[in-house]
Amino acid sequence: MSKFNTRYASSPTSVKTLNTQELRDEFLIQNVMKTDELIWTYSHYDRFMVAGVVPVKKSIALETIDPLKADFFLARRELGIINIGGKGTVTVDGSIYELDHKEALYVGLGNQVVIFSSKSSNNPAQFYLNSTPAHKAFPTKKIGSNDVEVIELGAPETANARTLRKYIVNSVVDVCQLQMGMTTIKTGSSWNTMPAHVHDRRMEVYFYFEVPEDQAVCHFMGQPQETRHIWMANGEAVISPPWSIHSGSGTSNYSFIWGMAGENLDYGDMDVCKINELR
Ligand SMILES: O=C[C@H](O)[C@@H](O)CC(=O)C(=O)O
Ligand SMILES: [Zn+2]
Repeated sequence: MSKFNTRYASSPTSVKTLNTQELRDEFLIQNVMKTDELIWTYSHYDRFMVAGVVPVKKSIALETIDPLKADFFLARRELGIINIGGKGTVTVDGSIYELDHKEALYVGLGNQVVIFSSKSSNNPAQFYLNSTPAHKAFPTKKIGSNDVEVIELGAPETANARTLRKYIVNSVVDVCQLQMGMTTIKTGSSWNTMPAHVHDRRMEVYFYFEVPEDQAVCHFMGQPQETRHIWMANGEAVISPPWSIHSGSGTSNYSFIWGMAGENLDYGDMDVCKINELR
């Protein structure tokens, strides 16, 4: 069985009262990418699970964790994988999928043996993993660079010029509820997801990477009229409750992977906040 940490769901009323460290303990996930081991964070928001694995000395198998009370990890779940490192492979019940830098794999419910490996220990794969409960077995599918849906958002004038890449969304691959993609901020811009939004029917997790050494991203959360911030370093993730905005501004440009789960699969189903009404 794999190791795991549990994060409970909390109400906006109680979150208002948290100090800096309490807010971090509740929502921030530090050192997501672990070398040669897989340690899950199990959130009670939509039972979303987050981990990162870097196989260097050995291959790593996907193992169940005790709270699932399941014989194998994907007995009642689906899994999304985005590789942000060197070339790697994911073996799913004997089928080998090669994942290059910034390629993804969707693994459906029911697969029993999933193994993560790197092609080279000098430039290992870095697999970022999100998993959600699933009710139906959809086929496992690789999402290569050419399969991704790319959209350009924002503008330099508003410091939010960015490229958004949809990997695991229902127009690209059949899924039960998981959605994943990657957004890269352009040089000179700093803001992601501005104008900010909420989607009370869906939770979200942001994983910040490609944050240069000695730089940071200030992540904003909370209800639109009651916001808080969390300073984040490279390789850290943050859980966004359904009632919370999730937007960040970096001291340089950066990238992040977003993963969502909840009521529907409509990527554009957001309640956008008026920038000058945020508090
Ligand atoms: O609900 C959608 C998610 O918050 C992200 O896809 C938003 C994002 O990457 C951006 O605007 O920069
Ligand atoms: Zn969102």
